[in-house]
Amino acid sequence: MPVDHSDSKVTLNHPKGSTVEILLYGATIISWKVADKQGSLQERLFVSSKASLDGSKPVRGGIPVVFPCFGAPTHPDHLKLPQHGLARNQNWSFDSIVMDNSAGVSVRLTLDSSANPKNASLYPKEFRLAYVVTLAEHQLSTDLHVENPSATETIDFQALLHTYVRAPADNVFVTPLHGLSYFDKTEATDEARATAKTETRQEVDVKNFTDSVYQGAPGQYRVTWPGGSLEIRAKEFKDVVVWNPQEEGRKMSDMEADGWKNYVCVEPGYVRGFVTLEPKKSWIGQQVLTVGQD
Ligand SMILES: O=P(O)(O)OC[C@H]1O[C@H](O)[C@H](O)[C@@H](O)[C@@H]1O
Repeated sequence: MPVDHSDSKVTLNHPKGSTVEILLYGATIISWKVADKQGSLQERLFVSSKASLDGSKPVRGGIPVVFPCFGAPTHPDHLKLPQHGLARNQNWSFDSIVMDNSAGVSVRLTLDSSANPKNASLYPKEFRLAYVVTLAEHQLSTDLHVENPSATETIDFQALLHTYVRAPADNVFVTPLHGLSYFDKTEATDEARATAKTETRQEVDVKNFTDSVYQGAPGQYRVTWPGGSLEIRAKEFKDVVVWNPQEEGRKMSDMEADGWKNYVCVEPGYVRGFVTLEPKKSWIGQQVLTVGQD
């Protein structure tokens, strides 16, 4: 079957062989496999072997969905929320199969504020999220729809797709970020973290602990390493975060030994400032991942 779903997981199978697995917990994509040139299926995302996949905590790897705040909350509406918000640690619902043909297989998952009784005490705003995941032969598209169902209140939110790209961290480069202004979260003081830097590198590597928030980014990135590449295109996600903890990764209880050597996070998002959504309006942020064919 092109789409299989159980109580906890949805699996998409493309007729040309590629597959994707999505946990309903967090709508977290935990696997994306695409054939290499020899025709053998290869995993394209990193998930730590110590990640919890039972819904007890956000998944360390794959593509967690970050909403309505990125990092520690700063907006007054978000202050009771955990780091990276509530979307990555709640159970989403399987809504429908959107498309099922040779061009792609696509499903829609949803999360409404009313679906979880604890949301009322965590977050004072109503929201409706829909996540449309579309699998093509060499491509994975993820569209996050945010709808404001209220007739009177606006919502201020941030959103980001926290994509863990499987790649050798000591030999991977992200381009084109040269000339962009960014905030370096590895700096030691609040003042230094809040001071914009300008990226001077043509090719950004993550050989050192990296946690950089690029603002006003181009929306099209290339991640390259010996023997592979991935193109990332983004719409409405105007910023991009590049993160690899290097040895700091040892502090994470769900990070496998040396796990940080096997990925770079390239995370398109709207995280500098907030999207303000007027009553009854909606917003769509999109990420498209394409495996390099070179
Ligand atoms: O450990 P998590 O809550 O999943 O966050 C993992 C990472 O996410 C983003 O990349 C942030 O920029 C990092 O500062 C953070 O460490």
